Amino acid sequence: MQYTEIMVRYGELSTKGKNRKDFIRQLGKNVRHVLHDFDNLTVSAKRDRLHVTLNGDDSDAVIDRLKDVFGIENFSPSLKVEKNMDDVKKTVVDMVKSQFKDGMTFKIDTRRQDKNFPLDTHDINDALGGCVIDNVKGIKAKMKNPDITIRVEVRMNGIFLSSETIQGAGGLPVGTGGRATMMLSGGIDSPVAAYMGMKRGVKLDMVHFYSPPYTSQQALAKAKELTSKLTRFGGNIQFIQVPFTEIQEEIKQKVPEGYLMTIQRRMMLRIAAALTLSRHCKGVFTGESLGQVASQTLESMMAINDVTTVPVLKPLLSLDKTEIIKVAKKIDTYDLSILPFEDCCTVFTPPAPKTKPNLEKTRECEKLIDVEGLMKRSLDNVKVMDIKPGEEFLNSQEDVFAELL
Ligand SMILES: Nc1ncnc2c1ncn2[C@@H]1O[C@H](COP(=O)(O)OP(=O)(O)OP(=O)(O)O)[C@@H](O)[C@H]1O
Repeated sequence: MQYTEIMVRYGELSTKGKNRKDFIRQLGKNVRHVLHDFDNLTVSAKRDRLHVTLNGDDSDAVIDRLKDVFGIENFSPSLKVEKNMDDVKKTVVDMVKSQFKDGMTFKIDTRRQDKNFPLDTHDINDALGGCVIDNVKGIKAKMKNPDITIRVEVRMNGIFLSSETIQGAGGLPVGTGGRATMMLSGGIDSPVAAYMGMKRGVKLDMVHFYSPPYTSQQALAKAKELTSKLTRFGGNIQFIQVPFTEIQEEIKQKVPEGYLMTIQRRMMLRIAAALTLSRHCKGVFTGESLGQVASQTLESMMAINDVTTVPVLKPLLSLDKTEIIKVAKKIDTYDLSILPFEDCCTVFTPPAPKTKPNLEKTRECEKLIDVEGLMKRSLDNVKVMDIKPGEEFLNSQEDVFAELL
């Protein structure tokens, strides 16, 4: 069915008292971003509900997008009908028929905003209910838990009919929980961690380290494409690409092999923390999970986190890999994440990194490299771009396969 409007009900935000206005404004902005490529529709975020007026845009496609936006409890696609009971009756019967199967029950549930409409809610329920019984053979009315509920809203500008309530993504609108950076690799975990941070309303700026020529253009494009996938939960995302080649080469040349990985991670976190502060963000998210690999033991975390007092947030800390993969599949990042383009960490991973690095020894090893100079040169060359929903970065399939061969 081609609907005329989608009526969106707010999620958790309705409980947030004085912040309510900001929450609604932010959700309106996020929905506009997520639907930016629909030319005709308009979004209006009101106190109780948000309305997407389709003006002829494809309702199925819009419904698909709205399902992912954080801060939406549920929504109902509706049809606008002129304030004329004959038209309303005809449309209600069509709506019921499109869902009716033998033995089903129904109910008409009317609300009236326009108090001047000649019929009150009882009259409307009676008139429409009678009409459905006369025209849909075998259907019965039932007030408690009916199979089909037709909601009728008599507003000033028309009568709106809806029968479906579609579950939204829940969570909080992205941006209402402050802003942080996210260390995004091309792997499975960090996009899932980003999704979880965004679900709690945090706006994330993606920080991606790349090391040409050791890592390819396709690896960088993959990180951008993952970012694009994540925009559907709350709109545009800033992507910050940070050159890491010189840092890795110097570490490889000067640092004892057992500490290569720890020092690399310290440099990554230092740069991410510097970007966090310069961009007025309030924390760094990572995709680490406790005990998963050498860099993710408590000892390693202590040796790495030593470089900053900026909060380092790890939403996946206690998840098993199988649980992480399940979410990655659900949010459609898994297939992209497993494309085998080298990440800068894997390229320079020593065969036997220390799983329990000693903090003092780590600090000593780091004195062998020019921390300040390396950081400055890397930060001077970061590139920032704004990624929008639907943008694609991995070229044509042929290019991807050419690289895989
Ligand atoms: N190239 C990179 N750019 C930005 N962040 C990175 C990069 N590589 C690793 N990280 C960060 O460090 C975390 C741990 O990375 P690591 O490679 O040890 O583990 P992982 O479990 O494979 O993580 P992922 O699946 O996210 O790559 C990542 O989740 C990510 O937050």
